[in-house]
Amino acid sequence: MDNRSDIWRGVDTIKARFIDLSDRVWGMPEVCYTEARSAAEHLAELRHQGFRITEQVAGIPTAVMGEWGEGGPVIAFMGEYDALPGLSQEAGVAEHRPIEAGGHGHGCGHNLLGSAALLAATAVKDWLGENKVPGRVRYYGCPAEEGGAAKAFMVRSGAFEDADIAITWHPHSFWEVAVTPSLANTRADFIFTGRTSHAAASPHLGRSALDAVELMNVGVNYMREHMPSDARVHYALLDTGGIAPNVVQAHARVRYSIRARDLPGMNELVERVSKIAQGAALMTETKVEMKIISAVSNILPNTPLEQALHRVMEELGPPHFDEADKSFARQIRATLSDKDISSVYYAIGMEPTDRPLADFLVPLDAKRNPLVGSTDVGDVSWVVPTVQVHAPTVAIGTPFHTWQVVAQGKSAHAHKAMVQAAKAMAGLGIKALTDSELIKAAKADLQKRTAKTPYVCPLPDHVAPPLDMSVA
Ligand SMILES: Nc1ccc(C(=O)N[C@@H](CCC(=O)O)C(=O)O)cc1
Repeated sequence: MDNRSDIWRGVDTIKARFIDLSDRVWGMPEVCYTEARSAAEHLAELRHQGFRITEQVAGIPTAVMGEWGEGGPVIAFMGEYDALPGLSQEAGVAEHRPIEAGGHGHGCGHNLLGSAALLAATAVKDWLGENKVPGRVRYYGCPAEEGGAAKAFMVRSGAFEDADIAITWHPHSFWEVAVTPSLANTRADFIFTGRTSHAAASPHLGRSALDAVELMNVGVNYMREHMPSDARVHYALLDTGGIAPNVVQAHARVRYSIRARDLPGMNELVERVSKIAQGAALMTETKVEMKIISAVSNILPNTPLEQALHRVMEELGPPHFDEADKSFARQIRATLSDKDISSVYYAIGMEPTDRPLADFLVPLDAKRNPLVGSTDVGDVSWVVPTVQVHAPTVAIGTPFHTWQVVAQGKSAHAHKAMVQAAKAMAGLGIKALTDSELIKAAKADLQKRTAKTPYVCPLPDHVAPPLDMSVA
């Protein structure tokens, strides 16, 4: 029964629809919580495939869930479909060529991510139907990964409560099990209010909110020296109070992202940044309000799932890239710097090579030197044993959140990598459905890791999904 070549054949049989879905979503890039068309595409495919549908998961208009099967364990596949602002770019060219000035683009490959997760879920559904095995497969269509923390809100609403394991993947330079823990991350707006006045005739009557933002940023930049070296703090100015230097700016807003290795470390930094904001308000005689936008936890690894997934990926092998794939990847590579390339190899503990695309499996125990971001997969990993595939959708060294990712988003090599990711995920799904020991071991691992530090949702109770966060 545990014959993975059946499930892999199943993926091949149906893959064309999902490659089309990925390409369509690539062509309608929608940012955090505005993914109405992309979510509708995923919903339509779930309906077409006969899944039982839940819409508006956690009250989020662009979050969907489909389930199929009866009894048995619940295997959850998670997909994403949000894009990034400012990354509009033509596909299939190795030069920066925006389609629409200021337009959005799939710079993190979530068009591929969502479609391949849905492909894996559908192949497992077909396999369950053919083999008459008890078990349920779910596809969670998750919006707003790029800062919206949708999965953290979905976890808080109980959407993952009865899932036994969760499987997902991410586009990447390499073919590997994702074993790098991510950083906990809070996004908070600091909104300063002062008093306007004529900047020349009555400057003494004005109190500048923009001054407060500048002083806050200076204060935070002084804090950097005295924070853990793996913590991260960055900011974006959302409102500088206007363009007229002769009008004292009465309002200004800065959005902070505050990251650390774990939630206690992050909460400590959030508190320190908040104190600095209050200090800036005190210095400038302005008022400050702090508003948490969203927050995610760090990823909790799961050793049994990582080992099982590694074995599946070994058996499956990397995607087979042909000369045409390599040739386009080489053109993209020519737009990268040597540092772009050496730093991704450094992250997996390898010396750089000339390969344009990854055709090898990174060892599970590679001596990694990772530099990491954050993801809302983190919150799922604290409540359900979770594992992720990395599949080589881009030329080795391609930095994420760049036009180069968008340009490769509909390429033949990206399609091959997304299908291979789906095969790895579906293969692990079948393994879990046929080997009850795996789920047991995965749950024991999660229990052990959370015994002393149980999951605490990083979102304050009063914070609702920031559905309007993309409207600056
Ligand atoms: N395999 C990846 C997972 C996440 C990301 C990423 O860029 N995530 C955003 C999201 C941040 C968040 O969810 O808090 C970031 O780190 O800024 C990139 C690759």
